[in-house]
Amino acid sequence: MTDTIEADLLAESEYVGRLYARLDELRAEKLEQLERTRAQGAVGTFQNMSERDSFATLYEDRIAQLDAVEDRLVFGRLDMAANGRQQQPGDADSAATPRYIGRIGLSDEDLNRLMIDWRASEAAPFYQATALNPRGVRRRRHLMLKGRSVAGIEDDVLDETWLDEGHTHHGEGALMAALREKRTGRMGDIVGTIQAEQDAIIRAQLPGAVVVQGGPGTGKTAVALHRAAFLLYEYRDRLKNAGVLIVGPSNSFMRYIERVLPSLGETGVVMSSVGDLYHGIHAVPEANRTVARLKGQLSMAKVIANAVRNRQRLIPEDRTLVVEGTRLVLTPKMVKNARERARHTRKPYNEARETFVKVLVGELAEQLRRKLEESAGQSSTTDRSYLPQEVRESHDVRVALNLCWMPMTPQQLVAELFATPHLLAAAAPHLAEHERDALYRRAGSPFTEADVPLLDEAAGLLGDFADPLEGSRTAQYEADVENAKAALRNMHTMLENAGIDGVVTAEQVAGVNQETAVRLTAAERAVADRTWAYGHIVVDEAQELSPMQWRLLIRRCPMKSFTIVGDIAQTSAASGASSWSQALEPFFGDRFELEELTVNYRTPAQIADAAVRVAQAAGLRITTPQAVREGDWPPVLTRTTADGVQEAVLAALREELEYSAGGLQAIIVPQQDLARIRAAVEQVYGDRVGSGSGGLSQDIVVITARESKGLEFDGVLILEPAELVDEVDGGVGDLYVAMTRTTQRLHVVHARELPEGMEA
Ligand SMILES: Nc1ncnc2c1ncn2[C@@H]1O[C@H](COP(=O)(O)OP(=O)(O)OP(=O)(O)O)[C@@H](O)[C@H]1O
Repeated sequence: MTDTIEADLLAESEYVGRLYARLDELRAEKLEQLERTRAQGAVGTFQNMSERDSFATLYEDRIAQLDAVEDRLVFGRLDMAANGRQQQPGDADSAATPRYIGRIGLSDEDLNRLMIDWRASEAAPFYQATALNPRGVRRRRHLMLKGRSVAGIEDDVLDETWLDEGHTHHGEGALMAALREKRTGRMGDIVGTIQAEQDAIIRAQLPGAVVVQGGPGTGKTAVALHRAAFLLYEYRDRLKNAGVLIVGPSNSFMRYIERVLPSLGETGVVMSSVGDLYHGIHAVPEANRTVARLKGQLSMAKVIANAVRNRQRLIPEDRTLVVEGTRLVLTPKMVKNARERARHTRKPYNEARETFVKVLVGELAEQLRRKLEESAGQSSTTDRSYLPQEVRESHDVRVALNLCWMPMTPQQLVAELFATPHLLAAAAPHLAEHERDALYRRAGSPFTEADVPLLDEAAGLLGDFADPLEGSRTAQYEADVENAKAALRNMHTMLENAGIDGVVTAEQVAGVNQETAVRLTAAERAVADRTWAYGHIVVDEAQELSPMQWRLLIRRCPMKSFTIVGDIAQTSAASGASSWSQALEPFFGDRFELEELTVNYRTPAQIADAAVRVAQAAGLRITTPQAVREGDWPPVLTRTTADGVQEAVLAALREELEYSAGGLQAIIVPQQDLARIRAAVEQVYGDRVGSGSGGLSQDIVVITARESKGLEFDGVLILEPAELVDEVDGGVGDLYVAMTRTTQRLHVVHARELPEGMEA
């Protein structure tokens, strides 16, 4: 039997070697093409240079993709029954030829297929075949790579006649081996071990909204990211120009997941935390729950609309304006009439203002003409065509018109609204005085996550900022846009004509082409363009979103093609939802598919059970996923005194670091203790201590429960769970989240009583 394993390992290693050799070849080809392109130098017309740059970007992208798939390039092999094949026309595969499944598709120079992209339909049985429904699979083989050689083989035989043949190998299981690996502070892909219930969601069709509900550690984030990769592969045509947006709760979460898609060969995706969804603003979290709740309500859309409308003011009485020494009169009626005509255009505020200005400048210029003619006498034939310009540029006119209808940016509008009580009172009469007081903040305060949808709302109503009184920037702007579009069109034609060399299949040629299109059109342009309509949006930790945040996201994807993942029991945001129907009904009605993930891959049963007991004792309604591992340790509970907390944390940490032996250790603390505990830990461990999901060399992180959302660690140390529950901002949901962040051990240090359920 050992001989067989050795022989099989050798045979598989040989094949894997061929795959890597092909990868190297492709990489070398692309590098050479890139160098040749660069060597053309920065000469020629603008068009030539932009074409050269486009090609260079294309090659760079392909090289980056080939580099990114280096690690565990191939992970599976399918041996199919003769009648179970799903052959495509022209497919060189035969039943006897095994299908190797990997991160990308690879073929040799003669277009013989060497490896199938995991997202292709022929690869689906690798994830979906079961003993009950083998889908033509006789044997599924997991290949565990170490570097470029095969270190282990795991077989799943689905055809019992194969059991006798001796060519089957079993260990602890590919899934268990993957789960046992140490955490790095960056999420890894699960492409080699996607489970059937996850695969069904990953491969769901593009249109419509899919909601993935699941308890902690059920792989929701992993599924969402793999689904994005799948959609970009399967619906490349439809997504190439529109792109995919991935939204997560915080920047540290985005950092945590940022490597997953590149490792799956996808770079053309836009990723954004909810705080960064408005271009140019890095919003901070909203610390005040009342403010978060108020700003999250849909009625805020009306408040912003009122605020915009209220910025179009009338004047109470006649105003005298001096233009070139001549006195003109601006009457309330003239302003009202101009305002009506401007509003009638139904254009956004800043654009409608152009009409407002034009009407009044015209009328004032006419007044000026009459006055000048009166004083010059009827016989005057002087050319007066310069008058509107004179009026437009006069100081008095500019001041008067700006007071009535000031050009505004969304930032100005929102900042002034909350810093000026009478503006807010006028725009939000439905709010009680104490609510408006809560919303007040000093001018110059930073924008928070709760402001982001308001800024976006304001931007839609205000429109582009181009001040006719200041001379228009529009012409230049439009010329720039036109240039950019021409360069893009040009590039597409060039790529088509070039037929893209060296890449193996026609399918892949198209893929590379389109991927670049995604990168250039969607990823780069979409980020800066507020009105960009994405082809699909993936939202993680979606239970936290407020109605206003949903409204913003729907505007970004009017087709309403969404993957929405979250756990409604983990809601902690003040404006988050208590059921998916409640959250989604205003936007999707009942038109969404609800899928549930039921297996917890992260937290061992002994700890997950304790978390469930704590949550349930506090009355939280939760779904309880089945943990795949029992775990080696129950939660470790250390009681200390109020004075001894710091000492006890350091002692517990020492103990935990021994267990985690190079793994990633989190210390989750109440907000009020964060600075103190971090300082104490830093004093002992120095640079090893980080925040968020940690840096590359940081294996200890000190964070709050809220910050730990979505992350995971080999060991978790929680300080004072009762405090996490009682925090102004907290709740048992936060403690539940904190307890379920660990993959191995949980240690609790407490001076106060433990919350009910913590002890078995
Ligand atoms: N099929 C799988 N194979 C290997 N590992 C998996 C699989 N599914 C999930 N995991 C692992 O389980 C852990 C939890 O996954 P993930 O973070 O996606 O869960 P989640 O449901 O988003 O969790 P939470 O809601 O608690 O943040 C991750 O380490 C992930 O890689």
